[in-house]
Amino acid sequence: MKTYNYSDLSKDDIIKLVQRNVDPANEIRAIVEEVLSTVQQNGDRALFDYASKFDKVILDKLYLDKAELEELASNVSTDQKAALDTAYNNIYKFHLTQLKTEDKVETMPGVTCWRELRPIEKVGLYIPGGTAVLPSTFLMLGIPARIAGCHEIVVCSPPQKSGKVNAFIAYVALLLGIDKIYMAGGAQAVAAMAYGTETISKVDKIFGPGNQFVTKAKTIVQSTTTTAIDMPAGPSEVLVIADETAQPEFIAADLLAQAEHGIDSQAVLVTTSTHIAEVTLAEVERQAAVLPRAEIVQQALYNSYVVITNTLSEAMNFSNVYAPEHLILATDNWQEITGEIINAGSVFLGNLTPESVGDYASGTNHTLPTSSYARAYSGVSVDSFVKKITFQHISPEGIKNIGPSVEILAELEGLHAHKNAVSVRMK
Ligand SMILES: NC(=O)c1ccc[n+]([C@@H]2O[C@H](COP(=O)([O-])OP(=O)(O)OC[C@H]3O[C@@H](n4cnc5c(N)ncnc54)[C@H](O)[C@@H]3O)[C@@H](O)[C@H]2O)c1
Ligand SMILES: N[C@H](CO)Cc1c[nH]c[nH+]1
Ligand SMILES: [Zn+2]
Repeated sequence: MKTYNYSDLSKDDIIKLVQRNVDPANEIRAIVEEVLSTVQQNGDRALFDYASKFDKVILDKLYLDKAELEELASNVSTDQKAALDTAYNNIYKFHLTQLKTEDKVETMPGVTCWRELRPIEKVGLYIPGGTAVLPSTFLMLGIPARIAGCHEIVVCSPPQKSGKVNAFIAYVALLLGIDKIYMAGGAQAVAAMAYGTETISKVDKIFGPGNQFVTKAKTIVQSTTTTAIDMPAGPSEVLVIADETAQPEFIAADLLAQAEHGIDSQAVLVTTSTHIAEVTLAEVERQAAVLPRAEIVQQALYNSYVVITNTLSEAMNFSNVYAPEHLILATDNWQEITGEIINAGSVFLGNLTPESVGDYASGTNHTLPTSSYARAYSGVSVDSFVKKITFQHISPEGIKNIGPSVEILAELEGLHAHKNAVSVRMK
């Protein structure tokens, strides 16, 4: 991990430093575009071929049904079930509060406006399964989809060497009342859910994180089909802001937790203390040496860095430009700076709040915008699975009150048919 002094960095240096996973030569785009068009043309056949090419699995069918999921789930131990149940309950509790009805508003006497929620009918959930299989992501997507009341939930996840999904994915499917899982991964799964194939239905919106292939595929289908996406939720990243009250052992553990997701993950430490920086770097090396996913971690650390600032406010300025997926405030003084947060996906406050709790079980959603998209996107929530439809009703009194203004507004835009639609009701 390289170290930079914030005061030596120009505005341009910072802009370059915060860029990640930008695919400058369009290499990922080229691969993904070919996968998308092949699936669009060849449907299921392409999914079988890509399972063999990318996942090294020869499939004899593309999905697992309820009986097969039940058989797989029977391998989950009691302790593992209890941990998944705890995560389920906390995520459910937190997300249920997001399902709110709004009040009707009378903007003028007789003019009433309001919004009502309707679930998106057909949703597609992508559950990553390349470098690690993530049943936690299945909970993070399936729970808000169920709370929202989506009618059809299509689930895709890469096939594992067994030619199936793993037992934990199967168990979560049963918790969520989902009785079919399609074994498709990467850009080909996104293509299947965006175009539809013989077996997989086209959906209205695709959700879920993934590697650069998955994320690029989502952004392409969003602009070329009628299927929407949740957000670009690509390779995991964390930015830790630390002062002298932080504990290097904890910071190092948090940096490594996101580094182990994949070679294109990034972990950034921004600290007001050179001492904390030095001790944390030594800790990162010490802890990394005993991690099993050593090659992945080393690659991710190579993309990672430390920034030394003079003040916590400077650190926060850097973080706001970076717009991290996860922001950890590793300081006892976190209350003093939370008000300065402008851009972040999910925030972890104080020295005793590991980011991993949000990944699994505190209740917040872990499907979050990466690569600076936290400047404009929020993480997945129940809101992501609903449309908010606006309604209005005009009474006889209301048309008298609002009519004249609308007639003038239509006239000043030169739209006489618009004016007339009001005038005929005011006679
Ligand atoms: N932002 C978030 O909310 C969030 C949450 C969880 C995980 N993540 C990220 O999701 C990612 C998961 O990535 P993953 O790789 O483990 O699983 P994945 O399921 O996203 O991708 C695996 C698939 O990628 C495809 N693939 C692999 N190499 C390819 C190649 N050379 N060409 C074309 N396709 C290829 C294969 O089809 C494979 O099935 C990680 O980067 C992790 O950090 C992000
Ligand atoms: N950190 C990931 C989001 O970037 C979520 C996750 C799932 N499992 C472990 N971590
Ligand atoms: Zn994680």
